[in-house]
Amino acid sequence: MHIDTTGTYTDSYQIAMGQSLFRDGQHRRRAVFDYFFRKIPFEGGYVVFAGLEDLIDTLESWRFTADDIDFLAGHGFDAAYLDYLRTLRFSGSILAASEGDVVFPTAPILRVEAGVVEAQLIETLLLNTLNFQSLIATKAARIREVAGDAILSEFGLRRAQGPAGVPAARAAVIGGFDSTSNVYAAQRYGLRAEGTMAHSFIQWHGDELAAFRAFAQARPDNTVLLVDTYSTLDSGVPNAIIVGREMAARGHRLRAIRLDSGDLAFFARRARTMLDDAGLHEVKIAASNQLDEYVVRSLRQQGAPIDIFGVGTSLVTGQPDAALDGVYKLACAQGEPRIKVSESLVKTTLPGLKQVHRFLAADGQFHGVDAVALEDEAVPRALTHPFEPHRTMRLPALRSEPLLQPVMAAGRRLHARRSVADIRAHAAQRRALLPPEYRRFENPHAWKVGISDRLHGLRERLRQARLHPETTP
Ligand SMILES: Nc1ncnc2c1ncn2[C@@H]1O[C@H](COP(=O)(O)OP(=O)(O)OP(=O)(O)O)[C@@H](O)[C@H]1O
Ligand SMILES: O=P(O)(O)OC[C@H]1O[C@H](OP(=O)(O)OP(=O)(O)O)[C@H](O)[C@@H]1O
Ligand SMILES: O=C(O)c1cccnc1
Repeated sequence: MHIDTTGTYTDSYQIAMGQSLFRDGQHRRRAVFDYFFRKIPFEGGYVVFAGLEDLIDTLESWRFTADDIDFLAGHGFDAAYLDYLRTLRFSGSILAASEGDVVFPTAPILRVEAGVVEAQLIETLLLNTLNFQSLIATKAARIREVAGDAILSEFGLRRAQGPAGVPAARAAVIGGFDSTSNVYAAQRYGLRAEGTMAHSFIQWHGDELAAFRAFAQARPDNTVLLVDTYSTLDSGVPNAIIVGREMAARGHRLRAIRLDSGDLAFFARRARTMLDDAGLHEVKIAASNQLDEYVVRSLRQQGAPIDIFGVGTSLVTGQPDAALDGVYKLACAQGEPRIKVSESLVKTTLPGLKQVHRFLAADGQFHGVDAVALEDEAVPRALTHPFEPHRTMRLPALRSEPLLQPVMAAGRRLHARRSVADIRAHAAQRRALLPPEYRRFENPHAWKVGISDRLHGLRERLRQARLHPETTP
């Protein structure tokens, strides 16, 4: 979600580090940070990158308000530093993968180049925005993957982790959902708001048929009747058929019925037959109730005639993975490559200014390899595994595209804001370039991310210098 008062939307340590850098006069020195993640959630084969446009919007208006400054003054920060923060704006550059693209562990998805204090202060909000939306867009894409051409509606706000239900709705649409029940998110992001009716409405009327009639009268253009309050097959569907026929006689059409309990395949089949027998072939069947990608897949495999799936909790909470583990790591200080060393190469960072090259197979599909190289080198053909340097690979002559493209310079966006609908379409196009082995749920093919020889050499030099400072020239 685009966040209004943004300076304090950070962790305290960022402000504390900023004060130290400011006192030492280093605050305007240039830093480069990379954003990347280490593990694909849901045991899946890809992540859908989401949240970028929200991040850019937030950074364009990022500032410390007078209230923020007053608040920080009460926490013992220096007056001179606070004066600096008062006028500080994000003035850096950002290169990023396109929002909606499929992305993979280890390779940088986004790079920030800015004064070190700015770059540091925005870390938390950047991670908060991108990690969450990418997690939910990925979950949504998995559901879209198995839903065929069924309509998918996001129903999760009531069970989301508080306000996270709002960006979750945006991310769900990027991942392939068609609409959301969340009116606020729809208004804010230009999404399609849609919904049906709740059990309480039928309980309120007591009489199910009377409830259906009242609802259809009030909303004849988009009537969806919930049929499981009393008995799906004995009263819900028969009453919906009565109302569907009455609507047809008035020149309207009952849009759908919604099943929300029991064996959804069984009820859908029986309801379809009953509706068809009544001549209501156009009336769709919606289903909800603790759906996720596995239940949707199973229902489709069972041939359940369900046209609309409403998915809430599992989608907006990213079940069963609560978070994407994206991180933001310093790659350069004043033009000098920097490294964070660790016992294991897995947690050793990739130093320097880098580009990511994605290879395309002859048929135009993705080849399944991203190469991380230094920005000033040619597209590499020889790659080394980022953590197991004895594993190397030579690529045939393939077309490639640079993933990181400029999206902000001097703190301003470089392109017109893309609508969520555009990002959704782009995301679908990019997923369509993924061969099926990367899209399956069970043991998907592992996309290969390799590093160039020069990058490997640079990391080794910096690593050895840190591990054995006494022996390294
Ligand atoms: N045909 C089906 N195949 C696979 N999963 C299904 C099928 N029908 C329903 N489910 C899923 O099974 C889970 C549990 O359904 P269950 O029937 O126990 O719930 P329920 O009907 O809500 O129960 P209750 O009647 O107590 O409210 C839900 O996640 C639901 O989406
Ligand atoms: O199971 P989810 O994937 O989270 O989907 C959303 C659920 O929320 C609603 O139930 P709820 O009992 O809250 O209200 P209702 O009376 O409108 O059904 C809806 O009927 C779904 O069952
Ligand atoms: O419109 C619906 O049917 C709906 C909306 C939110 C949650 N559950 C259902």
